[in-house]
Amino acid sequence: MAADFSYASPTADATSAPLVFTGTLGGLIGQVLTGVQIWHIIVTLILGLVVYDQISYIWHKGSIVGPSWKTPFIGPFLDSMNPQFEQYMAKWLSGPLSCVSVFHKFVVIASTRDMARKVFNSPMFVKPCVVDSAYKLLRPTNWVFLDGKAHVDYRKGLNGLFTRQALESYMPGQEEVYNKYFATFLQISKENGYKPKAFMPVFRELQCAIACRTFVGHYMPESSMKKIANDYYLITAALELVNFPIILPFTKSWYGKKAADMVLDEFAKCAAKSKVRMAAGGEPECIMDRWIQSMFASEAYRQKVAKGIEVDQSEKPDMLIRMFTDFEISQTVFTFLFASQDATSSACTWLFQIMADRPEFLDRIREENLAVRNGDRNMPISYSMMEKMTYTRAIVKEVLRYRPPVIMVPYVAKKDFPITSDYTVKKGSMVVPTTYLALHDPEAYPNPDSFDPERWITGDAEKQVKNWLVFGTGPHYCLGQIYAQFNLMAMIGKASMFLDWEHQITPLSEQIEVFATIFPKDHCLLSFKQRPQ
Ligand code: HEM
Repeated sequence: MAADFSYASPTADATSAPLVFTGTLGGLIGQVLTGVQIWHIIVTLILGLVVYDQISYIWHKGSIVGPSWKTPFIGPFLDSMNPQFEQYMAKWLSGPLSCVSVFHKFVVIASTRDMARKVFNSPMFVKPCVVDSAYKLLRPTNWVFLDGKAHVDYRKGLNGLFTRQALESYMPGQEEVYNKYFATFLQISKENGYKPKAFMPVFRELQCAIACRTFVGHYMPESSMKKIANDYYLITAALELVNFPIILPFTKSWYGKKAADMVLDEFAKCAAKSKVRMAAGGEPECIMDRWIQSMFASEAYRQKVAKGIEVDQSEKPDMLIRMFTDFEISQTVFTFLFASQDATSSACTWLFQIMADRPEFLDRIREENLAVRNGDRNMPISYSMMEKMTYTRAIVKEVLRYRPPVIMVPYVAKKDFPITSDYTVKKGSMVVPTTYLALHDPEAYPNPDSFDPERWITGDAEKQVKNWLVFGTGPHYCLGQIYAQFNLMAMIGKASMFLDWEHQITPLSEQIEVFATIFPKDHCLLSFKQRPQ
């Protein structure tokens, strides 16, 4: 076939030639528009976007409480960089539902007990929502982003990690960590000439060490644990409710992502080691061991069935789960650390501070702890001991009520969510229930701003189940809640018998700093001494 030479290149077309030679669209515009006209277009575009942003805000806001207009585009982003508890409180008190819009996110805040419960208990309309950067840190395939049945099924496979038998098997490891860190407390105070020092960072490290020991046993070298403890605050900072939406180098999200990658890598190495030990029939000592052991049990059962071997029903594992890769295991264990680290560090800090300020309560904890050990303070902790510690438990519950670590839990509306008869949260909006007002509701907890453990013993606080939102409620309620409370009880019980500590009260001690969870603003100035026998 003859070549068709009738095709002409655009460059050969006399009419388009000038376009080609000037090279760019900008060149064309430059020829057609004057500088004044370009500015006109830019200003009009920006004004159009500002108007769109305001109209969108007002449309989302509807009848609920909130500023009548938003700072163009960014909203109160700059204020949110340094969130103040008092500002949150003012917002919660402004109405059962209130709102704020930061960048493209419209956020509805559900403040009262009933509004908060409505959000927690509406899985048809909402799902937990982490800030944008969390998908990048935890990875989009993480189980915490599953929804509906997929979430329920996955979670069932994890329940066995928090049974009575499981929790008891983690206790010796926890006790080792308490002993080690109590010695560290003494050392730090000694080196500081027994002058009070901010202990909040030390408590964060202690809680990270306890978590790592409980989650991955002895598989992780101490140096890695220390690195995780040190770097974890970078992850917390990257996951704050308000953060720059894109991961740019040297921003908080960037540092957080690097730290998260390091944690995932360390946990994956632990998973590989645990698989070897469990395959060889080792005794489970940590959460990872138990989970991997149940994977092997499921696999063994499946293989027998596949080979046609008759298996007695009693040999069938309660929950059949698949084999997970080292990285998948690591991702899930990372979510435990993510869920526990800030919350338990917050509770631990308040617990030590509040007990130092109220020594009469600490005396009763000590009495109870010695009594359940028949006077021998060296007796190891056991589950049945925990069950007998009604007073210590009351103290821990009151600390969690008085200073709830998790004051807000972000959710997102999967579809339009008619939260009340006259307000619908629009699809895509964030909905953030707060736990604080429910836990400081004078009808449920008389004198809510006073620390009163008696309300859990002689009072009726235990009956106020609807207000007890410390660990959330509904399908996503905290998986580690029993473990978390036992950890705090065991820790303060042991500390009461082995340590004496003093708190330097400052005007900031009772003021609340918000850093994902809540801490005393002066970071808890303490000094520890060994308690004689
Ligand atoms: C004092 C300590 C703790 C507090 C105050 C706390 C509080 C919470 C809250 C408020 C939620 C959200 C619940 C909801 O959306 O309804 C949650 C979820 C969760 N927590 Fe905790 N938590 C604590 C410790 C822990 C620990 C130690 C672990 C792990 C061992 C843990 C694992 C989880 C997990 C996995 C979830 C997500 C559950 C799901 O989405 O199904 N938490 N926690």
